Amino acid sequence: MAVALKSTASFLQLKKPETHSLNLLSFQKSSVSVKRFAPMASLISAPAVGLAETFSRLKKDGKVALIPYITAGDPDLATTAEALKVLDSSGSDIIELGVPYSDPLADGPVIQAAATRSLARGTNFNAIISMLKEVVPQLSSPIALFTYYNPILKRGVENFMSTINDVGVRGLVVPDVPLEETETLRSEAIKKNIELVLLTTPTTPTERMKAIVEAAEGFVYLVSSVGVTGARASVSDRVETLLNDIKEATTKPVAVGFGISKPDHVKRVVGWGADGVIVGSAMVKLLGDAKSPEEGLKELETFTKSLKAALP
Ligand SMILES: O=P(O)(O)OC[C@@H](O)[C@@H](O)c1c[nH]c2ccccc12
Repeated sequence: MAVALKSTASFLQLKKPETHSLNLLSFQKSSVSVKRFAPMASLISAPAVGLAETFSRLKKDGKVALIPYITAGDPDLATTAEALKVLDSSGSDIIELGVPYSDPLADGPVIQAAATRSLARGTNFNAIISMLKEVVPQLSSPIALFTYYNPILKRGVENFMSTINDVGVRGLVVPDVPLEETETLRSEAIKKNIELVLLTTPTTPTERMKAIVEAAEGFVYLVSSVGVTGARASVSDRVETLLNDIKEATTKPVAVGFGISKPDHVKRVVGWGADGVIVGSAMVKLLGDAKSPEEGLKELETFTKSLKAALP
C-alpha cells in the first residue's frame, strides 16, 4: 500500500466500521496516581506522569526522550505485555502502542505485516484494553496509544477517551485525522486528561504547521520524511530545517519519527535539537522476526539499550 503521508492526515479515508463492542472499564491505580488525580480518583486512574511533563522533566536534565513504538498483539498480547515492561526498564521514556488496523494507510510493510498477523490472531480493542489495565500500573513510562480514526469513531469519541483513560493511557496519536477534524477529539481528550499528539510532515505548509503545533498536546510529532513508516538508510538533512521552523513557532517539545532505526540516526536527530526520537518499524521487526517471543524480547532489550546509549 504505497499511500504517501502528505500533510497531517490529508489522506483521511473512513473505512467500514469494525464490529468490536464497547467495554468500559474502571480500575484503581497506585496510591500515587490516586493522590495526584484525587477529584476523579474513583473513576479515573493514570500514571503519575503525562507526556508533556515527561519532556519537561527530561529537558531539565538535558535529556532527550526515547519513544519506541510497537504493534499490540504481535506476536500475541501476552508478549506485548512483556515487551512494554522490557521497553520501560531498558530506557524508554514514553511508549507508543499501536492498535492493529486492517487498512493502515500510513504504514510501511513491517508495521502492516505486524498488524495483519495481530488481527489474524484475533487481537481486538477490548483485549488490548484488558492487557493495558494489567500492565500500565507496572510501568513508569506513560503510554501513548496509536490508532487510526475509525476504531475511535466506531466507539464514539467520548467513550473511547473514557475507556483509554480508565486504563491509564496518557497520550493519543491518530494519523488520519486532519487538523480541521480534530476539534471534537481534542476537547474530549482534554476532558479525559489524554494528550492528543499532532503530526506535521515535510510537506505541511508553514501556516498549517503553525496551527498544528498550536493545537498539539504532549508533543509535536515531526514526521521526518514523506511516504510510509519503515526503516531508512539515513535521516534526511531536511529534518534540521524542519525542526528549526517548528522551534520558531512553539516551545512545545518536538519528537522526530519515521525511518529512525539506528543509534547513528538517533545521534543525528539529537544533534539537530529534537526533544525526542520515535523508533517503530525497527522494534516491530525484531519482535516479528524472532524465532520465539523470548528471543524477541531479549533482542528488544538489547536494541532499546543501544538507542538509549546514543542519547545524551
Ligand atoms: O516505523 P518508523 O519508521 O520507525 O516510524 C515511527 C512509527 O512507527 C510510529 O510512530 C507509527 C506507526 N505507524 C504510524 C503511522 C503514521 C505515523 C506514525 C506511525
